[in-house]
Amino acid sequence: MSSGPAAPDWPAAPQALPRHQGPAEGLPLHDSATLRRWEAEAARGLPPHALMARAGAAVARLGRALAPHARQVWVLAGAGNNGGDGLVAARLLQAAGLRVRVWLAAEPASGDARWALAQARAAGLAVLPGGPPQPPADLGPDDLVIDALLGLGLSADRAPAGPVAAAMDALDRLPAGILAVDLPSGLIADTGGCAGRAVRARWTLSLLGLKPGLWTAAGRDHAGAIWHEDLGAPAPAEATTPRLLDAPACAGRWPQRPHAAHKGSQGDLWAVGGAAGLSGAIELAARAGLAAGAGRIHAVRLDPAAAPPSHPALMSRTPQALQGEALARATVVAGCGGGAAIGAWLPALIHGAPRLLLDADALNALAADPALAQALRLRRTSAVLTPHPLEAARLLGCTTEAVQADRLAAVRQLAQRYGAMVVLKGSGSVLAAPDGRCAINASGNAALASGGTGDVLAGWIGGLWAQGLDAWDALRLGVWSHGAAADAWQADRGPGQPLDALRLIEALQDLPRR
Ligand SMILES: NC(=O)C1=CN([C@@H]2O[C@H](COP(=O)(O)OP(=O)(O)OC[C@H]3O[C@@H](n4cnc5c(N)ncnc54)[C@H](O)[C@@H]3O)[C@@H](O)[C@H]2O)[C@@H](O)CC1
Ligand SMILES: Nc1ncnc2c1ncn2[C@@H]1O[C@H](COP(=O)(O)OP(=O)(O)O)[C@@H](O)[C@H]1O
Ligand SMILES: [K+]
Repeated sequence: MSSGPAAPDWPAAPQALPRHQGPAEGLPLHDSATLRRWEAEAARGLPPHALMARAGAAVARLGRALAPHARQVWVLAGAGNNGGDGLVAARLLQAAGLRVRVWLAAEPASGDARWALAQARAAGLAVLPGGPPQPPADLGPDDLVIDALLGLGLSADRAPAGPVAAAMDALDRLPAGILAVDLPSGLIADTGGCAGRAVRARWTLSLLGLKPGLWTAAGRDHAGAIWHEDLGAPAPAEATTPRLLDAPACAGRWPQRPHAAHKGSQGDLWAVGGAAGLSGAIELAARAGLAAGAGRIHAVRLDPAAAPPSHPALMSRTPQALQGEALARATVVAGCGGGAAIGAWLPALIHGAPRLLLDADALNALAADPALAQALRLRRTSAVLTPHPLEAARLLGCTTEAVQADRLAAVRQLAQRYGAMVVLKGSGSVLAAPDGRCAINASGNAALASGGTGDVLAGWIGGLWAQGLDAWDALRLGVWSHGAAADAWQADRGPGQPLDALRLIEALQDLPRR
């Protein structure tokens, strides 16, 4: 990375997340209240403006590394401290020899940002607040744009209007890559929602801590590649902080396969569903369980008229076979293509299956019957629920929009209400356990937005769980690797191609188990 002008507290190079060596359970994600506390505590121990100086220096340094051929930089700064960070970066980039233009939304509101503006002006930058946001006419694809309009101080309940909205319009149409300071402007740090609209950045440098909203809901579409700079300020200890579920957080978590393994030692997976016309779903779940490595896979058709599984390694069963000893040993994945018929079998499964995952129609049956929900809460062993947002809304008795508006809150509420481990699926799947553990999945992409990939997820998690993993580990590993397989598949082909469910199972089999 090239070096800029000497700065007294020039920070170490920001960290690109894919190379991180974070804690085994995953990097912590901090909500905005914690970040505000963190910032205030850090500022107390430092000279005035030091945090902003470090933040701006980190932005400048990363900007030069990401756009090494840039000849000019356009910085769009808001009136808050996010804008202050941008002004510091603008001054340093100019000192490093780049042609820098700054657009400032309004006269700065805070002491830190006023200091940054005074420094920028003293360095010769012409910065006048207001005026139309006009990009430099000759801004090219190699040049750099810095989005420092809004950060953590965004008021989420009002859509940006006036000059800030005009600046966001200008950012929509630029050839150059956009580096967002702290957050893409308009993105809500805690939820990944947008305050009406948000900037689409190519890169985001998250300051102090990482924010949950960068990874879920609209976050992935707006943040681009995420970088991190902790500004040298130690993080506060937060016991229940959500964790980022990524490759390092899953390393070494795969089920062991001793040399003397045999099919009886690798677990029995029962996939229960297959109502008439819906037998494909149960076959996908069963095939995914087989690919995960479960020893014996039983596909239970609830309707005898449903087509039997076509894969020769799957055992076709009636629901009556799943009782007594067989049930007591089973890992059960219930509900994929289950139709209304699954409801009648759920009391016995909730009571008798030591490891139980409920998906699709089993979730709909659960949402409709309070007695089932009560039975689930009374279970002594773990259960896993895998709703997509509409199923989650049914389980919570609210709208899909309400679920999506705060996915972390929704998944935590589900885990509490049903006494189960839950994954709320979709872009940036969120996971929660009844004891408060929580995670956001960093893997996966829109290639997964095709029918049947959720059935594959259910069977894949079940197949991992059947091999002796603890429920939370199976859920974490299952969700992350499901997304990672889609990422590996997409890496070979570029974005835009959907991944069908059978190919997804092949991609899961191809994924290295490290
Ligand atoms: N004070 C410091 O030393 C540090 C500040 N930091 C930076 O400071 C940022 C937070 O700064 P602030 O609290 O000043 O907040 P912001 O700069 O994110 O936003 C506040 C400004 O945006 C306006 N605004 C808020 N919601 C809006 C909306 N919906 N539409 C239009 N305008 C809106 C406000 O009126 C105000 O002018 C962080 O994101 C980070 O970039 C970090 O660099 C850490 C150090
Ligand atoms: N845009 C996306 N980004 C990441 N993952 C996605 C996206 N769209 C769908 N998925 C994943 O694909 C799977 C779809 O599951 P689901 O909606 O239950 O589909 P189905 O019922 O057809 O099997 C889930 O694991 C979900 O997280
Ligand atoms: K920003």
